[in-house]
Amino acid sequence: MAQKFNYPKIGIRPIIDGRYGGVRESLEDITMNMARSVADLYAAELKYPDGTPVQCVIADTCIGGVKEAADCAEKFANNNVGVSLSVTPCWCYGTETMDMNPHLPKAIWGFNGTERPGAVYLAATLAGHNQKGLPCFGIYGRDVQDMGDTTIPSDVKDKLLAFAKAGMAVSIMKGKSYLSVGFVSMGIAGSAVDPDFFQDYLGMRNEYVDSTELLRRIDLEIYDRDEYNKALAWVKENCKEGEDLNTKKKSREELDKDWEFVIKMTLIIRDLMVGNPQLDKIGWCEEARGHNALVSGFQGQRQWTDYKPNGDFAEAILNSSFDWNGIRAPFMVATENDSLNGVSMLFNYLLTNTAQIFADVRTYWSPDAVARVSGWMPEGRAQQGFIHLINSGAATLDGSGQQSKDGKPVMKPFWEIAEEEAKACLDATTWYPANTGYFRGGGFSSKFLTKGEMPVTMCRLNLTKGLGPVMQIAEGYTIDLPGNVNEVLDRRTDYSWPTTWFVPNLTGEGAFKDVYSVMANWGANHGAISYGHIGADLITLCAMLRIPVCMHNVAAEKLFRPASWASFGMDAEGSDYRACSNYGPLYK
Ligand SMILES: C[C@H](O)[C@@H](O)[C@@H](O)C(=O)CO
Ligand SMILES: [Mn+2]
Repeated sequence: MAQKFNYPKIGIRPIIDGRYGGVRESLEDITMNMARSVADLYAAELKYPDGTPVQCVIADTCIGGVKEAADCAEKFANNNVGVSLSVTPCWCYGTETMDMNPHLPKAIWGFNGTERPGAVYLAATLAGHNQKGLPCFGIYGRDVQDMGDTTIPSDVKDKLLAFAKAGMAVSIMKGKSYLSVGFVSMGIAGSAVDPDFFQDYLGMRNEYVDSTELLRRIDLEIYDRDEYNKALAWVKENCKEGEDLNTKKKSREELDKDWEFVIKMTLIIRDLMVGNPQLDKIGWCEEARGHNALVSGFQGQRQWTDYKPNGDFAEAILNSSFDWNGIRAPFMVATENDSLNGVSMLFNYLLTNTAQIFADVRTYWSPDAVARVSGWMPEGRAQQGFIHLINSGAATLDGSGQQSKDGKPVMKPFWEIAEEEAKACLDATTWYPANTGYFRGGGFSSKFLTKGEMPVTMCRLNLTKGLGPVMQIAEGYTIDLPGNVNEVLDRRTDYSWPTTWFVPNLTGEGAFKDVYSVMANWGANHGAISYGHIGADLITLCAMLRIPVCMHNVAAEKLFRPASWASFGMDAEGSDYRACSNYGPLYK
């Protein structure tokens, strides 16, 4: 039922020396072929969140002067272009041909060939971008290529892809909504949604729906009843129920009513996000349109959950890559309406097209503490301690690590997931009746244990008054604990919630001096955890959005930011802050 968004395209601008009488004529095909080779690369390597190949728009002609640049800008504007890449094998006239659109993420690939000075155009035009306050990424291959060689060297390919992935994320977010269902949850500052952040930094809108809308739609049956019945049957078949760990147990009838209720919540939260044409057919045309939301947050705690079944089932299933309709794109739904962790999930998702784990950064376990309570002294990846990531609700079931690639646990884009892998994720999950100490209204919570040895990246976007948004990033691995140790540690806390044991990669310095320091420096109670080491892509994305990165463990040589960042000093992190401050929010 995922809404079909009209995804933005990548615009490619072949730049040429405009001098006729021999020079331009000799370069027309070579230049246009560069553009075509990049378009082929993007179509082959990059996909939209719905699994379709990323589309490119190439200028109708090579751009040798301002008129052709203007024609190209018009074509881009008419074709929903959200990212701009200029390519050139030769010299040309920077300020006459450069892309001047202040909102389009932009880059220039200057061909490293010495017959014509592609690199000189790159440098000259980047200087122009820097002088005009239009940050632009520079791409230049390490090794000289022969003129007319249309192969793309691996170092150039890496940067072309890194730029495009981040640029697509920026452009897909623009104009979409963050939907709050309910408002501030338990005093969590991230759930006091800041519309100025969304508007100025992400170009997004904020939509707000009171939780009573769920009750209205349940009571008036404003949902697809056929789908509801299909979902109910699927849940009975695929969602195994755990023991009721509450002192006061619910009856079978009460539990069944809770299942019916939380399934309806799931349909309704999804419909609120992306709409549902089925609602039109039963006379609810306004509800059928939804709120154009790319990401949402459900307050849940406490008023709703003090009264009604919790949102854990809805959050977990919507964040997963499958449901009763089969394998499908995940939604981004933040529990506790933590909008900043929701945005962190969205950044991860748009860079990877994979489902996301939402977790509390709950407990740092030192080796000594583990030995004291379990008798086991951590070893291997766990030998310096580890962090317990756990939150009821919005952890994707993909996070169980039951999907695999080359025999290793992974989390895949939905179009790569096999039926049996989706089933394995469901089989690895137990749905416990909700802890009525926390969730007086009942409901269910998903419980799984994330498989170890997955490379993962945890991030969290924080707001600092007077500074604005900052991003924290920790690449690392999930780990397995010996069975009995996992039980001992897990049963000390909320056993009916999903658990991920996480070890960040340490650098020995600063916040990454040791595992304890990572937790001590983490800026909020939550983190968004993605499969893969995607820290460098997150850093590129944040630079495009002018969001400084205050903590990361990504190797310096992997940093890829706009060329003008180098103007702000030789220390990468300080320069990031100065550049972001200088340029300010992308849409302000
Ligand atoms: C115990 C609270 O009810 C939980 O919601 C808490 O663990 C949190 O997730 C707070 O972020
Ligand atoms: Mn939480």
